[in-house]
Amino acid sequence: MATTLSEAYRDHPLHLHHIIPLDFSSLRTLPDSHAWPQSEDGDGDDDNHGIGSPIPIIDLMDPNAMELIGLACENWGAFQLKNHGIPLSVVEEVEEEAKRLFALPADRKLKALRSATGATGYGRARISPFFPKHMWHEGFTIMGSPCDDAKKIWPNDYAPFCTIMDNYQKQMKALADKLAHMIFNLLGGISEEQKRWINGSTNNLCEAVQLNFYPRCPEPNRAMGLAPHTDTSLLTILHQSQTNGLQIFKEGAGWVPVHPHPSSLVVHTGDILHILSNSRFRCALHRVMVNSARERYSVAYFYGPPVDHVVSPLVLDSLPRFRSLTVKEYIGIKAKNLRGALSLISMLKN
Ligand SMILES: O=C(O)CCC(=O)C(=O)O
Ligand SMILES: [Fe+2]
Repeated sequence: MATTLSEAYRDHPLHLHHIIPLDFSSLRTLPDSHAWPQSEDGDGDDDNHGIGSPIPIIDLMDPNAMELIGLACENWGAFQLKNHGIPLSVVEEVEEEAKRLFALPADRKLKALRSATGATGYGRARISPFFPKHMWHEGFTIMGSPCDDAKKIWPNDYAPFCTIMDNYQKQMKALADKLAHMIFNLLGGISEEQKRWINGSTNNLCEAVQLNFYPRCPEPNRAMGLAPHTDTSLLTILHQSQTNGLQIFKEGAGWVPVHPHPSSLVVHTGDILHILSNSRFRCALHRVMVNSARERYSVAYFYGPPVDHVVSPLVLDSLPRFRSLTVKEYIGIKAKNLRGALSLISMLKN
């Protein structure tokens, strides 16, 4: 039997301290546990950033979309995508469900708390253990059907949540398949094995949906919504509510805000694509800042090859920069090292 994504996380348990979020609804001041040291790069205030160009906005209907995506992946590791074919209503209803979930009292949400060895349900960001301070964030992770977790929260009324999340995953998968086709073509063509998982004939594809909630924060300049990280995925498709906060790090420009555009989705390239492209495509380091006026929601769809799939650089106009390994092995290395994971599999001598 092929390993699933949830099983891949089972070997990397977290302490409950890193899973249970704070009850933000009762807080009027920033607790020390959530106060981050101020850094020199002007944390928090979006107006101080973005001098220079914003991340590219690409129209999927543009005849040159594939080339534009290639350039954006090389230069940024991210882009905004418009005319992507996902109806606005599908995105709006998923955001409404996220709002309905996170608005519940803490004790209801805690009924679906992620277990120490689990990968799905309600909890802090998975990257929490790597940072000395906690993030101003609550999350809910879905892998496959969300029904088991949703039933714990809404024992009699879980169906609408499940239907909406299932539909969202289906729509996102179709879009991610389309983008993956383009990206593999940019990397020299699609192999038969890639075709099998991209076209969905294997059902153990790495897929997950992450609902994120960043409550209003009394001292946003000292808090962190989501700390800097890259996604482990091949690519991530992100919907953000109409509240600023997402920033991408660009060499030479610093933290660049990714302002929400009503009908666009943000696409990030993840570590797996960075490895497959032999570093040609960046994996975007990103973080989320919070604010005192508005809460923020986002829905991330993570997409990648099956957990047992062997990943190694496909483009070899130079020496391979990374050793071959399975997705599962990479998840394990990242679970222990986060930012150091790529350098641990690097073949380049320092
Ligand atoms: O909330 C956001 O805009 C980003 C979320 C994110 O980076 C993630 O879930 O990995
Ligand atoms: Fe992310």
